[in-house]
Amino acid sequence: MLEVEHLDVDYRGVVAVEDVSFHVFPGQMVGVIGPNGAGKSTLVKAILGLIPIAGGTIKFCNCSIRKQLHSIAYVPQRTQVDWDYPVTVQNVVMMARTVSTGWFRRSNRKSKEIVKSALQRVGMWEFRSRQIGELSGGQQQRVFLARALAQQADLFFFDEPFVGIDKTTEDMMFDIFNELRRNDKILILITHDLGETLAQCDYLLLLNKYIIADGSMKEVVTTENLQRAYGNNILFLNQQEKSA
Ligand SMILES: Nc1ncnc2c1ncn2[C@@H]1O[C@H](COP(=O)(O)OP(=O)(O)OP(=O)(O)O)[C@@H](O)[C@H]1O
Repeated sequence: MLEVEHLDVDYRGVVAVEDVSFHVFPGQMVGVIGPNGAGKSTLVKAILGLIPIAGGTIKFCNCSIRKQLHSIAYVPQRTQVDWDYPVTVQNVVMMARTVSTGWFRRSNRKSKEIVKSALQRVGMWEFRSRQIGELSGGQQQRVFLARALAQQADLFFFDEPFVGIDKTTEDMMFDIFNELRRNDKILILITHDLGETLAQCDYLLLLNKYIIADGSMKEVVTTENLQRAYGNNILFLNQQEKSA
């Protein structure tokens, strides 16, 4: 179980995440939503130990999360990745294996098999020798999903996983997400999509520095909650949808 209790994060004294608490159980997929600047990425970075926390605790499987970073996979937003970096598809996925083999050890046969199977799972094995910069957006997203699978993590974070991908890739990703859930993995998705993606989640967190609402889609995605999080813009969006 992932347990976040009373988490506070600030940047040089400016509060970005305030008193955030939630629990996620094995097999659950959680959607984190909220407006730009709500603290979604900050929350994930804090859980991943990439930025210091100002208060609170984060535990995974009853232990401090800092000791278990090897069992956490993170798939960043495509815009956060340097796609000009000269590395092949296969080597990007192999990077996930350095968590267990170490940076300076040659990749062993088992790791090579795991990488092959992850690339096959996302339909990218035949692209293994390509430079990552020579792939389409959807293919790049598949490669990063393969990297997360090859890590054989227990906790997965996906930052805007469905941006710029086609329906086939989206369906394939949902298939994989469901398979991970059946295997008792925990998935946390940051998303701006208030439709299809949220409907697939077991649990939602609506954030705007602090938690505005959490629970099922029906409990969280209400006009009142959305207005509290997004302000009146959300009403404008609703009206546009109705008149379309
Ligand atoms: N490195 C940083 N230094 C100072 N302030 C930061 C830093 N990173 C983020 N912030 C601020 O913290 C707040 C939360 O930012 P964060 O990136 O977590 O929001 P977000 O919900 O992920 O937004 P978006 O949906 O736009 O990606 C914002 O006010 C942002 O300006």
